Amino acid sequence: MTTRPPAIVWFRRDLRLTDNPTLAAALAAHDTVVPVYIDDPDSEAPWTPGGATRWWLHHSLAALDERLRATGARLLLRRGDSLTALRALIAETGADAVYWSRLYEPATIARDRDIKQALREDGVEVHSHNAALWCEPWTLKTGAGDPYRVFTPFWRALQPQMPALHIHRAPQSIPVPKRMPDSLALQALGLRPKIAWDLGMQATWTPGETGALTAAADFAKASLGNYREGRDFPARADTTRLSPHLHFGEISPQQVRAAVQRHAAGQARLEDDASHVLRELGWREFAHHLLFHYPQTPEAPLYEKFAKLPWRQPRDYAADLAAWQQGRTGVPIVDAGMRELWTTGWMHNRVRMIVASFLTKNLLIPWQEGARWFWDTLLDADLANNTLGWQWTAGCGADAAPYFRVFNPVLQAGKFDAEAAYIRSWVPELSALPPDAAHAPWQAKPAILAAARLRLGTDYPLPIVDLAASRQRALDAYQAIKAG
Ligand SMILES: Cc1cc2nc3c(=O)[nH]c(=O)nc-3n(C[C@H](O)[C@H](O)[C@H](O)COP(=O)(O)OP(=O)(O)OC[C@H]3O[C@@H](n4cnc5c(N)ncnc54)[C@H](O)[C@@H]3O)c2cc1C
Repeated sequence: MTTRPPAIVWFRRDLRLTDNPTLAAALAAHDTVVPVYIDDPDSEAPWTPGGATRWWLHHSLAALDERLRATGARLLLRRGDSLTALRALIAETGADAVYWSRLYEPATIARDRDIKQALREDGVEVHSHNAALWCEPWTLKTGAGDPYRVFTPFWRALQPQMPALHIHRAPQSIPVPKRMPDSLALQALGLRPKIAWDLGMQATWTPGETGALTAAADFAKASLGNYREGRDFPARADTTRLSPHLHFGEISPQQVRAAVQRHAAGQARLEDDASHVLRELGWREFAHHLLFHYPQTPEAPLYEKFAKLPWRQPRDYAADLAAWQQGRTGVPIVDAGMRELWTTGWMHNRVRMIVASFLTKNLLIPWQEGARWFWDTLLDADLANNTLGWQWTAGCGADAAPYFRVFNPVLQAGKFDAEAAYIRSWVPELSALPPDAAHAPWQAKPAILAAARLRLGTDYPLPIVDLAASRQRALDAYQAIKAG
């Protein structure tokens, strides 16, 4: 009996064995498979993965290798140009097919298209699958045949198209060729930082499929019932914190859906919370839809008139940008968010909106600067979600907050961090202040500051910008382009 040559399973951002249709298809058609990850950051330029996501990737690859070894396989690591690496692996193994899960950024789409064509010309089969989304970006169109630009009708159209809730089980055994080719050592990819700024991330996260499944199950059990009400309060742990796991495909949206729906089944109150989680995942789908149809949007506003917005110039805003990045703006909720980001590689969604509004509106710094900083520091940095988040807050993207909506960071803190617990945990200089003073220390009476032994301007900065005057400056700037 002749056996079919092996298939290469090219892992990218589908770093899991459960509910992985690509792996399942390769195993169904071949006797053996060769799992590989190729580190090829240049092919994603100009959005080569940032420092934080590369840290996550290091640990996620280690976790995937461990999972594969438990099935009798292992993960090969290669680096450099993806096509060259795949061709070398085909020559070394005699593989006659390559399987991968589709990606949706402009650079990865173009790269994969070229690789598919080149391999097919080489006589190698290529099979790609959807392992990341409920609905791939091209499946939904408005009645007029256009892409959606507004979330609610998009979500209404998506829900009936959701695939049946069938989860592929993780294979128990993954047969590999008797002689597996050589692999680079994980350390050789150089994914971890040279300076140890990752201690806070190590203490906070468990990258990998097992970490993702545990986080989803723990959320369903402990926090699902608080999601709808609690998801806006940064001091509470009421959101899933699955974003980096989802970005790397350590868990699929279907698995999250299964975790929350199964837990909620038959309990109306929990079912409502579960539907809110699904709706947030719907925003993730919407972000991918937008990026696919408007590939210019990581750099340019979706609505072109916003390109004319009179932003400040780099030489004028450099010091303010640095203060924002370092969490030293003198506006506590902003500084708390930026410090949470720096330490843990993550920031609560409500605070992401506040810091982004502060940067783009109070400081009048182009949203692209903020998007770049998030790109390098977020563990969940995702071109689709990050682009949508920044354009939404700046008011120039799909379904965006209206341009005239400028978040007041003091009111936001009062509403969503009333006891200042979040501020205190990230800005310890303010921990002795009562909540009102911690929200806006520059408004506190001298006696309150003295009682807390806080010298404003020395122990903690005065605000780098006047909130009311800068709000007005932003409104004027936005008004100018509206009129123009
Ligand atoms: C300026 C800005 C930048 C952002 N950049 C990113 C980014 O780079 N990567 C990223 O994953 N999210 C980004 N977001 C969206 C959102 O803040 C995070 O997805 C969320 O905070 C992750 O926490 P969670 O997993 O606990 O979310 P949950 O509330 O538990 O939501 C579950 C999942 O739904 C998805 N999701 C939730 N909210 C959104 C949203 N608004 N847009 C798209 N998907 C969403 C995420 O995959 C998330 O993990 C950004 C938001 C803003 C305002």
